[in-house]
Amino acid sequence: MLKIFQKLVHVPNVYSKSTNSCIKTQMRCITAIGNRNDSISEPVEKRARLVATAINSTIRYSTATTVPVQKKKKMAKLTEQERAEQLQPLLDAGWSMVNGRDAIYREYIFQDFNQSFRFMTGVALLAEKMNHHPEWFNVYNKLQVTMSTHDVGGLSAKDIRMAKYMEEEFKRYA
Ligand SMILES: C[C@H](O)[C@H](O)[C@H]1CNC2=NC(N)=NC(=O)C2=N1
Repeated sequence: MLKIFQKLVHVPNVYSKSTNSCIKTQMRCITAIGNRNDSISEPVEKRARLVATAINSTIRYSTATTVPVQKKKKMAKLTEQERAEQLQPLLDAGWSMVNGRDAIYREYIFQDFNQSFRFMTGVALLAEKMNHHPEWFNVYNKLQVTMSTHDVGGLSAKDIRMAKYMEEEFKRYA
């Protein structure tokens, strides 16, 4: 039975996983039908042809609707224009360029250790969500933060986003 069937179903080389599992499921169900020895009047060949037509249309539909996987946007270093527009406000707010590195640095002072740790906890959750981590050092109520993107060897949009988040959060501790 399965031999008849494999001749009839044209599985394309490139198809989505869902099509593949769908075909496998339908093949299993056809084999089950084909192996049934009850009194179905249709000859096995005709049944296989009918079901193969159905599967081929399924394949045509699913490959026609297969959307190419979106490539992840490649991280890039900030351009001169992005630095002027996005980095400068942070430098005005208290961030500074790190000597000899394409990185930015900021020192935050809190009322006590609890406040600094609460601030760090919020930043840590964002860091995990963005998969982008600060270089930081905390002693009691002082937090020293350096931001740079190791993967591109300098400042990227991710550093801007995290630094802006920190500035917004820090306003709650003023
Ligand atoms: C493997 C892991 O995804 C990468 O190392 C991530 C993790 N966190 C990161 N954090 C920072 N600041 N820069 C990166 O390039 C970076 N890359």
